[in-house]
Amino acid sequence: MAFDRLIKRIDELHNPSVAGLDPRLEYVPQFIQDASFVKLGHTLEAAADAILQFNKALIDALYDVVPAIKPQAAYYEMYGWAGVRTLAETIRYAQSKGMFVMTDGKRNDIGATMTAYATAHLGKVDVDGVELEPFGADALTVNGYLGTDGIQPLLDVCEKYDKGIFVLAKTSNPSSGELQDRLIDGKPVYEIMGEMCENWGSRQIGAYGYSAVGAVVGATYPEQLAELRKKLPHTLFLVPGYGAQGGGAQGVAGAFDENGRGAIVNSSRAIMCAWKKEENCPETAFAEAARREAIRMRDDITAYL
Ligand SMILES: O=c1ccn([C@@H]2O[C@H](COP(=O)(O)O)[C@@H](O)[C@H]2O)c(=O)[nH]1
Repeated sequence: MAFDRLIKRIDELHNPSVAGLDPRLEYVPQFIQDASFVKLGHTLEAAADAILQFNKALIDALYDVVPAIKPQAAYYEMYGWAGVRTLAETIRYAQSKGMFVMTDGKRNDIGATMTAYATAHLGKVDVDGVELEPFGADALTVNGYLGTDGIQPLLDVCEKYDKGIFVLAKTSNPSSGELQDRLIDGKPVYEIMGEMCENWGSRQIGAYGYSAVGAVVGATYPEQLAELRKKLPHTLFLVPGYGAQGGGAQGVAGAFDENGRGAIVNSSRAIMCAWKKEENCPETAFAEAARREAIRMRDDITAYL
């Protein structure tokens, strides 16, 4: 089961966190950008090339400390087809270093189209009788608000190819409550979505008791995190919002079960841009700064477990 692999790696590294790779060109040190501009001019291909070099250096600095990366697809799509190629190459590179990769795509649509998304990100596509893997991530974030027929194709792909999904339940952004906190028969919508995750995952439960269907619950809502942890015993949580969005270690502690499992906390900008925040950090030391921030985050979170 895909999340068994993730939990095993979290246990090995004693680190329930994931490094988000959401690169904008301005996060990439100038010396890397310049090398790509010399090679490819001021083009989208050069931007995507610089981002790939940046990502690879970050992965080299993080893979023995952090169990997983979470590339957010939007930051790659922003650079067109070359950016999307960088996404695919980043996924492959991280996996070659033993990292678990969860693509943050937040895909959702009708069942037929979800089959295409599931094939693209987690499955294999048939090209005239030859099965090829387009992106090959280990997990994908999705939006479940279209209901079961939108999620079923993903469940099939998860079962066939040993993958996982994280479904949006209670998102970290300030307006998430406008819809997600509304009550239906006395129950908030995010809790109903959490129960749907439990139900969708019920046929694919792994060795640690967590299913292939996880939920996204924001670090910025500690009460809801703790409440959902108690109510959703088989649902692994992906917890974004730590660091740059103001979530902290004490607030995410409630996301974990009594064995210190059940959640993985994301930080993107705080890790990628650590070199810009550290005093007197030369740009050539960007990867070491990211590693220091990842270790600080690990120690911060595990102190509460
Ligand atoms: O509720 C959500 C769901 C997803 N995200 C994503 O997580 C990262 C957060 O980045 P930071 O730089 O650590 O703030 C980003 O990819 C979001 O798209 C989220 O923040 N909240």
